[in-house]
Amino acid sequence: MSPSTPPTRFAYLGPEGTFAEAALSIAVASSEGARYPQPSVPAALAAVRSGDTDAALVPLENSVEGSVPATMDGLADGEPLVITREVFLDVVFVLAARPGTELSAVRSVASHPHALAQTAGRLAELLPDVVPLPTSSTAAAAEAVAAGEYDAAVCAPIAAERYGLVPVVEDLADHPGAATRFVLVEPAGVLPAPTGNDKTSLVVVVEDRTGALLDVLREFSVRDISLTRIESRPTRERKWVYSFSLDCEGHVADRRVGEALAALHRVCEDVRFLGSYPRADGRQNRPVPAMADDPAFAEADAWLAAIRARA
Ligand SMILES: O=C(O)C(=O)C[C@]1(C(=O)O)C=C[C@@H](O)C=C1
Repeated sequence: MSPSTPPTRFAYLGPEGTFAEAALSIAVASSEGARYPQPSVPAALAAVRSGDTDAALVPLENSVEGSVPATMDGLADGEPLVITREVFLDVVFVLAARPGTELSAVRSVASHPHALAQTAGRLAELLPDVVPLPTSSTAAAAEAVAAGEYDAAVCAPIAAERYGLVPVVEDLADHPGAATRFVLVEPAGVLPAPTGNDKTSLVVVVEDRTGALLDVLREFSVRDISLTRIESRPTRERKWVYSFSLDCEGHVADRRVGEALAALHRVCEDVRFLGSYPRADGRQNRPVPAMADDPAFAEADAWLAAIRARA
């Protein structure tokens, strides 16, 4: 593990006032680097790949709406990048409009598709005749409302304030208490040191055969590694061939995790390492049983070496 220079130039899903910007402020103090808002998740990832920025802060999944496809696919394909940090942010939505706008006068609503999905029920109740329109982010919608392109935006209270809008409806979420998980992404090769409470992320592609997924799961199970997320995505390059995107407990520097990855490399068509980083969801990794901890692996290595030395 080589110590790397901490990032100082950060891309994020912009413009100013997005949830991504709020998450970046949790991850990095504003005095610690320059921020570069990007028009989309692919643009934020491209900024890291081109070297224009050192890192990007992008949304990965939401506790109500699930994964963010642009991030999942952007990490699974292209020049390898790694997650070096995760950040959880509670998301609260308002319906924001230009000052003086009554709810009954709202004829158009815009926001990021994930935000529209999390408020679809309330919007249908409040504005049954309005078909919500997608924008690249919640703050982009607020900016467009300020410019007169739409009547209202679903956005964070801070975005409403930033663009001179006022909340027409507060607490708009269908399922209050939702949170979004954001990740800080850096070029492959950056590896945060193990903390004892880490997660590792991977994308694996398996052959289309009976038991292929079971073979993947077995490599974790036999080493007492708990998965915290698994989902499938189309590979897109090959029709009806899927990849599995997953997070597990532990760090690639842990023997059991390293051995599981090496085993997956043997049994899968492709394995992409997406980073090991400190766990930040407020939970503690399950205790590692004595037979799966690093000293147990070292003792087993010594035992095998002794047998081979005698042979
Ligand atoms: O548009 C924003 O403000 C974002 O940061 C993106 C995003 C998302 O992709 O899920 C983040 C949190 C909310 O769930 C809605 C939108």
